[in-house]
Amino acid sequence: MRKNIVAGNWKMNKTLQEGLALATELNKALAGSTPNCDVVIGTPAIHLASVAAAIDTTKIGVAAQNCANKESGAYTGEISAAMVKSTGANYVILGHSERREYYGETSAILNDKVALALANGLTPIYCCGEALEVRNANGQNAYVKNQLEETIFNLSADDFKKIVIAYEPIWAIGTGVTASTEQAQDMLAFIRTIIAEKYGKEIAENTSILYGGSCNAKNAGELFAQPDIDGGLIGGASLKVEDFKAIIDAF
Ligand SMILES: O=C[C@H](O)COP(=O)(O)O
Repeated sequence: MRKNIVAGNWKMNKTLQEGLALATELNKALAGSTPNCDVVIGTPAIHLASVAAAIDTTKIGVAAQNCANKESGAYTGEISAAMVKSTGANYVILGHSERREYYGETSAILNDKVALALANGLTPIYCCGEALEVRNANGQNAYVKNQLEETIFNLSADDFKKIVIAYEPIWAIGTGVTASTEQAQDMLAFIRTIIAEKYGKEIAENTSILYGGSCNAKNAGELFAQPDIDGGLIGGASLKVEDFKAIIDAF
């Protein structure tokens, strides 16, 4: 049975003190209840250890937003998957469109990052999604299929089972324009179909696939009610406990 997941991606927001305040407030808000989904917060890398130490990580998973495509060594400024793991984090967001667009992350780079994340016991939250021009030309399915084929479809079935996928149409990220429930459901159903073609129906049925892009307290309920939408990767609305908790409660 696949898991429902609500994962926050704080992106480059919050100082350490602000991040700790947000994480501990969320921890408090979730204490004494059991959400109907797994909850994850993707903090800036420099906050990971402090956040993991300050919250109940059996209730709230901690994610890095990136890791290096190299194991260790002379790569100034980089943070390895092993380092991420050593902070107490258990997830890593990989292939976010902002990383692909602003930091030149190619499929080859992502293959190495995914492999290192898995080798170090991190669950990759692998992001895919098309730009507006692609959607306008109705090329979204082919585009996303190609992204998956060039990266995570290279994995063995055993490794693929450890992956969470997040579909984030670039035109919906931070724009306030959410994909319609139908557009999101159609794409996630398509992704599940191509996973079934590649890895078989059982693995497809057990893969958690999330939607991301202007998901908020108002639209989360309708999105999460769709048969193939197993949760959300939440940017802006993960920065306030009230908003994020309302999304968690949408399950
Ligand atoms: O990783 C999260 C996504 O990029 C969505 O961001 P957003 O909820 O601010 O649109």
